[in-house]
Amino acid sequence: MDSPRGPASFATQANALLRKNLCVQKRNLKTNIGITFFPILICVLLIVLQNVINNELDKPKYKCGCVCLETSVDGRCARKECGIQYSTLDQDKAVAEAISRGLFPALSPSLNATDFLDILSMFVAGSDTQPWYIQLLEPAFFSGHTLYLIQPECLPFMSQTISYNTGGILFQLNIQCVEGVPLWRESASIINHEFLKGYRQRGGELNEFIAGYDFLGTTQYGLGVNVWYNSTYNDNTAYSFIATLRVPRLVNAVSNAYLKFIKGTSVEMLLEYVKDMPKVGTSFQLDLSSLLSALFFTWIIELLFPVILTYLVYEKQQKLKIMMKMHGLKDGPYWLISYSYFLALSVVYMLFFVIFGSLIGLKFFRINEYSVQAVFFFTCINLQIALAFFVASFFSSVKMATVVGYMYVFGSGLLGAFLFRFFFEDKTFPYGWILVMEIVPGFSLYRGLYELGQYAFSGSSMGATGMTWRSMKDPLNGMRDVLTIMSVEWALLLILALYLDQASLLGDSVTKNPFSCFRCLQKKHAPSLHEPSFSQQDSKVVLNMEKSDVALERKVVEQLLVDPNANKAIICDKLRKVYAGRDGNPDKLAVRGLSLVLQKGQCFGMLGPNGAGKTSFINMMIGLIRPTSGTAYVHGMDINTDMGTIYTNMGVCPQHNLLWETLTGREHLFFYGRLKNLKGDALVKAVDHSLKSVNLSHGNVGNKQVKKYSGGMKRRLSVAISLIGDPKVVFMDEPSTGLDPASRNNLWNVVREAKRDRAIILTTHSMEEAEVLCDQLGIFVDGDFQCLGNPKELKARYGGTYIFTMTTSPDQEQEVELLVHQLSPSANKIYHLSGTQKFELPKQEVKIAHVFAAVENAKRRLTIHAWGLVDTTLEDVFIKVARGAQAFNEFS
Ligand SMILES: Nc1ncnc2c1ncn2[C@@H]1O[C@H](COP(=O)(O)OP(=O)(O)OP(=O)(O)O)[C@@H](O)[C@H]1O
Repeated sequence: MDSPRGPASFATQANALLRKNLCVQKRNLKTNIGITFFPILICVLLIVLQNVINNELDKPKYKCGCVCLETSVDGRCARKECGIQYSTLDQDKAVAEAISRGLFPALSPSLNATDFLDILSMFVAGSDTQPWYIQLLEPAFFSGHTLYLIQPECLPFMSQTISYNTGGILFQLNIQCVEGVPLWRESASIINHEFLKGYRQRGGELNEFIAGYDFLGTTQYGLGVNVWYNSTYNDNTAYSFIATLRVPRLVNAVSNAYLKFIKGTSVEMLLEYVKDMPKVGTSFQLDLSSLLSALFFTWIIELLFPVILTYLVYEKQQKLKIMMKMHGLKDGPYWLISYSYFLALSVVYMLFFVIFGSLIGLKFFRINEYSVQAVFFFTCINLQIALAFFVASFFSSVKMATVVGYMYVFGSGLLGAFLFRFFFEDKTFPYGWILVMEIVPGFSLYRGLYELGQYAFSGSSMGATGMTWRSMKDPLNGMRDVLTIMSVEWALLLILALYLDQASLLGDSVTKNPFSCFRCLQKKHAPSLHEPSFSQQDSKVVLNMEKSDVALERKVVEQLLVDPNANKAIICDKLRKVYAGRDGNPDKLAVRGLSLVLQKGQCFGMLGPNGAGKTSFINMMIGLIRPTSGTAYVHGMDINTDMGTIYTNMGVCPQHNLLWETLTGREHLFFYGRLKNLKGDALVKAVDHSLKSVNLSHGNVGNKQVKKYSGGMKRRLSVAISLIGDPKVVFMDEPSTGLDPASRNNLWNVVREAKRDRAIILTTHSMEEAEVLCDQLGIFVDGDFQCLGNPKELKARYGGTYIFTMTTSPDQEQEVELLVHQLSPSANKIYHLSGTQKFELPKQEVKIAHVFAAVENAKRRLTIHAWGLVDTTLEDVFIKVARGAQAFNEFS
């Protein structure tokens, strides 16, 4: 296997993570398609609803005017049809035409400039300036634009530039004559059509009609009139003022015309009412999509939040993130790739949404300026990703995160639509509080969408554009504040999320109290500050229990710590772990000041009963939990301060397999190989070799997804991962658990091969495994080593006896006992049952040849069914040491 040339660069790690994420994503294709189609589904739903409503509103019952198509015999209408096309003007045409002729009184050629100004009050002037909300002053007077004078016939003198003096300031006004013609139309629908044709359509404006008059029941005895005034102007939006500047002039004009019509002064004039014109097009429509968009679209966009959140929490819950870190993944590439990955996912999702919405004609997307939408949506998705990273720090369970994520989505949408909306629509509600509420990302998102929806709605009903960058200047447009709040919040949440991420690596309880990391940082520099109160009692136990080999190891460690040339693979210095007591339970001392030295090429085995503290020790060494006190050095680097660097040279096979269910074994190895800076052929070779060595290469197993693996296969893959990339130190927590004998033998060969140029620490419950693999063993009971040494030494030290077993008929038991005591006076009977007896014989008292001779002799007198003499096994040593230590602890 080729060795890596050094730690992987930023780009290499980013590349590895990106490829891994893409693989995971590829496997989640169905879910992704489902997510992407959700907004499309909502858009389709909206457009269907829109069409249903439009069709309904287009029915005759919503139209103006009715005609009778069929009359019954009794003279009643049998079939009636209604519609705007049937509405008629029920008035005297002759009267209307007569009055209309007087609408544009002809000017006399003898008028001078001053007369022009006076006479203007009698005319309805036209100008190409925008009417404003003041009603009394024609803008043409001060804007420098031309004022159009409407005449039945234009003569040369009627177009001229006049000068006038107002308040000492000299103004000039261009007056240009235009010919005006009164027109009669038979029905309201025709008038509507002519007034509104081309209204606000791209490139077209409609200013040719200055007004419309509906003379109602006007006779020579009374004037009753509706005036439709032309209010066409540009850039009107939901919040522009309706200008009624020319209304009084129109009323004035018609009044004068009427006076002329009746040629008398005693006529009573009645102003019925003033009607704004033009209005919406030919049919009544309800832009449902724009009205409902805020709520629906909030849900659509927020739907990505639980998706991102659960992904992040899944990696945390499954400890996949820490597993990646343990194999050298640095924070920079992790953040860059994870963030970019979610951003890319969100951008694609939003593009789908906007493009599809636009294609099917939703006004929300079509009318609002696309650049405004792009900036708003981009800010939203960034804020949402930062929020997910931040919130993920508080969860360790995917289920919980999913529930809370969806509650947030639906809750914030509903609260936005049915509570927050009423606050910001109420102009008397303090604006400061609105801004405070918009700090909740769901509310700011709702507000932004609401604004876009409102602009789209009014834009579509007026035939104008929706929200543009210029609309941001509208005092009532909340989008500007929303964008500011979102941008600031995005940056803040990102910083907080980064901080919490770092904190979670320092403290093992960050999920419960994320802000406890301040304390963690303190601990980092002064570990001994956090000693629990029972340390004294503990040291008494340690002193009493301490065996010579354990004490010797401690001394060696102390010497090595002051020797600057000490180059050991692992040195543990009084490593200690105390778990804080919960629910009224006392603190749990899991590891009591462990000292250990290990050099390259050694495999150290930790034996111990359940709950002895082996996993706690390994977890401290691999950075999963922090030591309460003490430390360890891996190739001279402190696990309390240099874990990041240690990770680049470390391999870990955790007790529980930390794998992505949807990735294949080969993909796992490629990923971790890349993290360890393996490239090209070296990477391919290393992966193939790994798969072969752990028996995962046959039958294409390496290319199957991990979810299809048996427990044993997963275990073998975990071991392969721990060894890929030639790490200098490897930790294996019960590597052979769940393996069948053949796989276990195979695995042992792999470990035996691997330990040649690295240091391995493994925990195991298998004495056989310990004997086969380990050069050095430590029996660990109640958080402390009871003995240290190689398997032979331990057996010699703690064994020291042979086990003699003999099975005879039960009535010969006493004779057997006599025989044994002749061989070894201090023999100890440890077991007997219906003729079978077991004795411990001190090795110094017996010679094996003597035992054989004695048994041969006895065979002449006794009926011996079976007999045996065995040396002490490691298992016997383990049971003896563990029981002794437990008994001592109970006693003390
Ligand atoms: N997070 C924790 N909080 C409190 N106590 C813990 C925690 N983790 C472990 N313990 C306790 O610490 C002691 C040592 O546990 P540990 O898992 O390290 O033992 P072990 O030797 O690895 O056991 P096993 O062989 O069963 O895996 C046990 O009593 C356990 O209950």
